[in-house]
Amino acid sequence: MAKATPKSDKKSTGRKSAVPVPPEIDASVLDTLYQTITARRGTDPALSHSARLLSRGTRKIAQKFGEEAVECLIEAVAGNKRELIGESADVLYHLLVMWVDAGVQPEDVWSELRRREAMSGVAEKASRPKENV
Ligand SMILES: N=c1c2ncn([C@@H]3O[C@H](COP(=O)(O)OP(=O)(O)OP(=O)(O)O)[C@@H](O)[C@H]3O)c2ncn1[C@@H]1O[C@H](COP(=O)(O)O)[C@@H](O)[C@H]1O
Repeated sequence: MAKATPKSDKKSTGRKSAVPVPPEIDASVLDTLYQTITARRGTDPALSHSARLLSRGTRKIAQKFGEEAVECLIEAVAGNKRELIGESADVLYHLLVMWVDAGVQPEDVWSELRRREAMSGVAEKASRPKENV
């Protein structure tokens, strides 16, 4: 994933820039969003979509995730890149709501991805226990 170069004034005087430095545009946005969704749990559903969704329970949360995933794959198959970006954001948001509901921490998933870095997808599949037929 391409990482935007953060604006920094470190090399110059060390003084703070008058220009506000935007948050980095990278995957850390997922950690921030996860924390926001977690903080919304139990708050007023009229003010927070996350609070409303979390109050509706696991089945509804899973259903919404599935719907967003389908909308995402439709845009991918249609070759609509711009729409795919928007639908991808919806999928990631609803995935994070599902993690919050299930008590899954982002670090748990990041660790699993790190563990897999050492192994190719082909080798990983070959290492799975064979199903009984
Ligand atoms: N990233 C998102 C985000 N992506 C999608 N959605 C919402 O997901 C909803 C999907 O629409 P749907 O009609 O499919 O869902 P629905 O209203 O539950 O519909 P029904 O199932 O009831 O028919 C829309 O209301 C979107 O606004 C999101 N809602 C919130 N966030 C972010 O989550 C954070 C917390 O938001 P709040 O919880 O609203 O404060 C903020 O940073 C938001 O930007």
